[in-house]
Amino acid sequence: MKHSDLWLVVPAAGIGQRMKAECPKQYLKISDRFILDITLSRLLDNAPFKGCMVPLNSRDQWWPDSESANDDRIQTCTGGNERADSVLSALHALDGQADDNDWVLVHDAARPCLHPHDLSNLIDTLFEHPVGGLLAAPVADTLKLAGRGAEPEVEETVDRSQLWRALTPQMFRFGALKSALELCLKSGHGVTDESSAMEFSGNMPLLVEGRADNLKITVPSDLGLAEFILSRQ
Ligand SMILES: Nc1ccn([C@@H]2O[C@H](COP(=O)(O)OP(=O)(O)OP(=O)(O)O)[C@@H](O)[C@H]2O)c(=O)n1
Ligand SMILES: C[C@](O)(CO)[C@H](O)COP(=O)(O)O
Repeated sequence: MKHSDLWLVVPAAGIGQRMKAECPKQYLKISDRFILDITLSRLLDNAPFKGCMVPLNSRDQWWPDSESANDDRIQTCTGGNERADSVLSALHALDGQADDNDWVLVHDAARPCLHPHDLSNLIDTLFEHPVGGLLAAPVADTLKLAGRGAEPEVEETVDRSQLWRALTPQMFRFGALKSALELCLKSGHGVTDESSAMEFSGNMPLLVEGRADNLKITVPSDLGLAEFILSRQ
């Protein structure tokens, strides 16, 4: 079988509403670097990607000031309203460059703490896998299901023995992922990650255990935590 190439997609077209900052969170700084630049450099410097596509918000005014804007390994395109739209936009932008059997690794711009060992382990584990999969962390807390009343009161405690938190990267074949996302969007089936789209198409992606400190920067308190994690790696 022809050797498959590995492509990188880094969705960076969000507006970071929950962060309540003066700019989209991927352009907040840790140690004087954009979070987006930290994420991209930790990926591109630690795995053999054939190319990288970064979907940006149509109103993005920060990209030109990023380190990454001068990196000729990186292409950009315009993202969409939802994360899935942005990922699909990036896949369409790779049409003509990526083959259907090539692998695509999708990683949130908002996750700069991805450890290089987790990146390598995911790629090595999945490269011969028939479907692909994702980094995930087994749930370590007791989980409560809230009732639907005005106050979040406990309805029940959920059995967590088979529950995992989906992280990124998530890695699937280019053609299969593109078709799966197109089916979801045509069906009006909203998905928040690539695995959900592959599941909707009848696949069972592999869960690859990753570090729990692969934090998605989402709310203000995540910034200091991410800075601490990066300082320790
Ligand atoms: N339409 C969108 C929405 C999100 N993302 C990206 O997907 C990743 C994870 O999404 P999330 O944490 O939800 O980011 P935001 O959508 O920006 O956050 P919020 O929901 O608080 O607005 C981020 O890197 C974000 O930039 C994207 O490319 N396109
Ligand atoms: C893709 C993801 O990182 C998996 O946990 C997450 O779903 C993205 O964040 P969002 O808030 O769901 O867009």
